[in-house]
Amino acid sequence: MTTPQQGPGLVITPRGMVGRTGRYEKRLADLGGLFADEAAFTARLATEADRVIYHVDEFRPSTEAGDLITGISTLSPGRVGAEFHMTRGHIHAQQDRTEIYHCLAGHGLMLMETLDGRTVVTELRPGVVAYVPPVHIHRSVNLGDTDLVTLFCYPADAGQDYGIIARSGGMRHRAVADGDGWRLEENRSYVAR
Ligand SMILES: O=P(O)(O)OC[C@H]1O[C@H](O)[C@H](O)[C@@H](O)[C@@H]1O
Ligand SMILES: [Fe+2]
Repeated sequence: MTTPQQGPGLVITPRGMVGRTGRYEKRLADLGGLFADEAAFTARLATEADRVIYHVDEFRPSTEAGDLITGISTLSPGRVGAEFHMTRGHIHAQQDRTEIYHCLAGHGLMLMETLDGRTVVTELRPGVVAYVPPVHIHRSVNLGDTDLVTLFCYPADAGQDYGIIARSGGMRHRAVADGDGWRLEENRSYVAR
C-alpha cells in the first residue's frame, strides 16, 4: 500500500493568496504608451514611477495542457488624465484558450475585444463572474476608488500575447471618467487589424 501524499492547497482571500508559486508586479513606469494622455502620464511618473499599479499572485502547477493556473489580480484605483487604471491586456498566445474572472472586491470592467474590433464588456462587482471566450483580447479596468480584486483561472498552456494590442495602437475603446461615472470612448490611435 502506498502512503497517501498531501497535495498542494491554496488559501484565497480578498487580501491575498497563501500557497502561491509566483507573483508579479507592474509599476507605473512599466505602463508607458498605455494611456492616451501622455502629458498626464509623464507628470505622474515624476513622483510615482515606482508605484505598483497592479500585481498578480498565482498558483501555476505547470505550463502543461490540462493544468490550470489560478491567481488573484489586484489593480489599484486611480487615473491617468481621464482614463482609469488598467492592466496591459493581452490575448492568449493559444488564442482559443478561455479564462474566468470572479470579482472579489471593488468595481471595474473586464474589457474584451474580438479580432475584428467588436468590444464586449462585463462590469465587475463583488460576486460577478466574467467569462473571457475563445479569441478575445482582454484587460481589467478599475472604475472605483478601492482595489479591484479578481480571482482568475485559465489553462496553463494558454500563454500571453501582448503584441496584438501594441500593433493596433491599443484596444478599440478606452474607459474614461464621465462626471462621477464612466463611459467608453473610441481610442483615436486604434488601427483596425
Ligand atoms: O498580463 P497583463 O495584461 O499584464 O495582466 C495581468 C494578469 O492578468 C490576469 O489576471 C491574467 O490571468 C494573468 O495571467 C495576467 O498576466
Ligand atoms: Fe488572460
